[in-house]
Amino acid sequence: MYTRIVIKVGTNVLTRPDGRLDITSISSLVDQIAALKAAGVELVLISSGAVGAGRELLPGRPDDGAVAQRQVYSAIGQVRLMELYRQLFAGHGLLCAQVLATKGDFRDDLHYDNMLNCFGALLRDEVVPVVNENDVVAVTELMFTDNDELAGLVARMLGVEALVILSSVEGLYDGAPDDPQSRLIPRVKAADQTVAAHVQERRTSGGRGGMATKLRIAAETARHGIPVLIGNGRRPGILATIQSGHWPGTEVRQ
Ligand SMILES: Nc1ncnc2c1ncn2[C@@H]1O[C@H](COP(=O)(O)OP(=O)(O)O)[C@@H](O)[C@H]1O
Ligand SMILES: N[C@@H](CCC(=O)OP(=O)(O)O)C(=O)O
Repeated sequence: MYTRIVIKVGTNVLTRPDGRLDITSISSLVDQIAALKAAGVELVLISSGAVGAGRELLPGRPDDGAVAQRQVYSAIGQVRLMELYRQLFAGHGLLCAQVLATKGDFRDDLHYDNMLNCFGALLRDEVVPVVNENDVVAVTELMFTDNDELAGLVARMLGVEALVILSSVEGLYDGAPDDPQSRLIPRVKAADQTVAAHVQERRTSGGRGGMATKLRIAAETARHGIPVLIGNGRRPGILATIQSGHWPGTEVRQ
């Protein structure tokens, strides 16, 4: 039974294949998070989706990956995403808070301490921190590989009991996830470097780092004694299975 966890949700769980925000999926996740909160679990949510949410507001722009375009999408999208979270959590009588960070905040002792103190205070006040990379200022060396890296750093900072990474796949497969011959790997040892060979080059459109970063971050986090549960964020009731001990995805442990 976990009492303190970090949950990371990837772009492809929060948006539809056409790039629009998937309100049904977000709403279902908030319901599940509220149920965990009601059961006394302290949690921090790391949520991607700002760029996708912003892109939907400014359609028809060239998708050339320009830094300024990404900054604009995330700046307008983050507001929209947080407003949605605010409304959905309020439906459960819960407050949520926005926390934005760059890689620099984990390198600078003062920033690190300020962030840690803020998380502590938010959790004491029963607020759900919703964390994202500060895409407006996180450019080049201030950028995380992706939010999986940010999630791993927050999990270690808070010394949580588990990191849950929700994506659009069930977990790590021993081949291409859409190949019927591929099998899900339920358990991975952090020290096992052979599993990286299963990662395919191709990944879904919205995400940044893909399965390779997920696996690297999971192994690094697990080596620090924090188990990492990778699973499908669209699987109904997935978060309830954290407590039952029957995780349907891939579990990475020390
Ligand atoms: N061996 C593998 N098992 C599972 N997924 C894999 C594998 N190799 C590559 N992937 C890809 O990794 C992707 C998940 O990473 P990503 O797109 O970054 O997700 P997210 O947006 O949730 O962070 C999946 O779309 C999947 O196609
Ligand atoms: N900060 C970005 C998320 C980038 C990212 O890491 O996405 P993902 O690989 O889907 O977790 C956003 O909010 O759109």
